[in-house]
Amino acid sequence: MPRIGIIGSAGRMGNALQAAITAAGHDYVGGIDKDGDVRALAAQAEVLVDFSAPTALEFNLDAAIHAGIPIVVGTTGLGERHHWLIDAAAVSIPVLQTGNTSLGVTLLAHLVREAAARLGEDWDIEIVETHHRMKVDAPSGTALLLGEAAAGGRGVHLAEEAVRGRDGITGVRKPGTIGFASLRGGSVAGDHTVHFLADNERLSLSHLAENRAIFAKGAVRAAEWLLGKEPGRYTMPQVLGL
Ligand SMILES: NC(=O)C1=CN([C@@H]2O[C@H](COP(=O)(O)OP(=O)(O)OC[C@H]3O[C@@H](n4cnc5c(N)ncnc54)[C@H](OP(=O)(O)O)[C@@H]3O)[C@@H](O)[C@H]2O)C=CC1
Ligand SMILES: O=C(O)C1=N[C@H](C(=O)O)C[C@H](O)C1
Repeated sequence: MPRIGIIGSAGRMGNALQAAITAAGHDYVGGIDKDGDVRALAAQAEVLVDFSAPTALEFNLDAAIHAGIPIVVGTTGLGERHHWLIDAAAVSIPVLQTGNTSLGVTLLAHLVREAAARLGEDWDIEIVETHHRMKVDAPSGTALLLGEAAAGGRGVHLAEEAVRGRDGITGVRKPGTIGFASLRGGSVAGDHTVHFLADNERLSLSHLAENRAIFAKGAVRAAEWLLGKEPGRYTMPQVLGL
């Protein structure tokens, strides 16, 4: 019965996680929010699950390292420095970071990589995501994860090909780019579609989240899986055996 601590416990994902931990028969040792003591939480837990804010990441990784326990990072809106911090932490402890912990999106990323590898550069790639009105970051972590999968399939770097939003006289579409568009409104838990568009035909691959239980279930599976692992940076396909 793993002892799991949640960072961001009072939030939307924090609540879904508490339900998933209880449903899995694990021990929820407690959670913290903005002004909480993450080192004290880490001292009680066997594994931490972080769905909070990018500004908290450095402290959360530090607490996990100090306690010598694994951490699942589900927080999105991360930048280059955050990924560098995660790589550095993974030298000492097991870390799993992902923009989406669901089984469906993990498989979707695999399918997107395959499609991008098999379809030529005359197939334009555009990624559209829709989320609830309270979401604070764009593009979503999932959209970026899918963009990485598409870029990986093509053998290019997303940072060099991404077009993150368009406005005004944009000029014609540059071949090989990967476009992102974000919609915000209502209570949408998270919809993602990767469009492949060629002359005279289109292929679209979609995932629609109906609620947060799918993310919470995946995060709990990741937390269970990380226990006893060697230090390193792990991925959802490894957890789910995909
Ligand atoms: N990887 C995945 O599968 C998924 C990722 N997410 C991501 O998870 C994150 C949280 O989403 P959601 O639950 O909807 O957001 P919420 O705003 O509902 O919850 C965030 C929680 O984190 C807390 N928090 C904020 N700053 C800190 C801090 N410095 N230290 C500790 N806790 C803090 C907030 O507390 P307070 O109210 O005190 O500010 C709040 O309780 C987002 O980045 C989101 O994109 C969401 C769903 C799935
Ligand atoms: O903020 C959310 O709600 C979600 N965030 C993640 C993201 O940024 O992709 C995952 C999911 O889509 C819900």
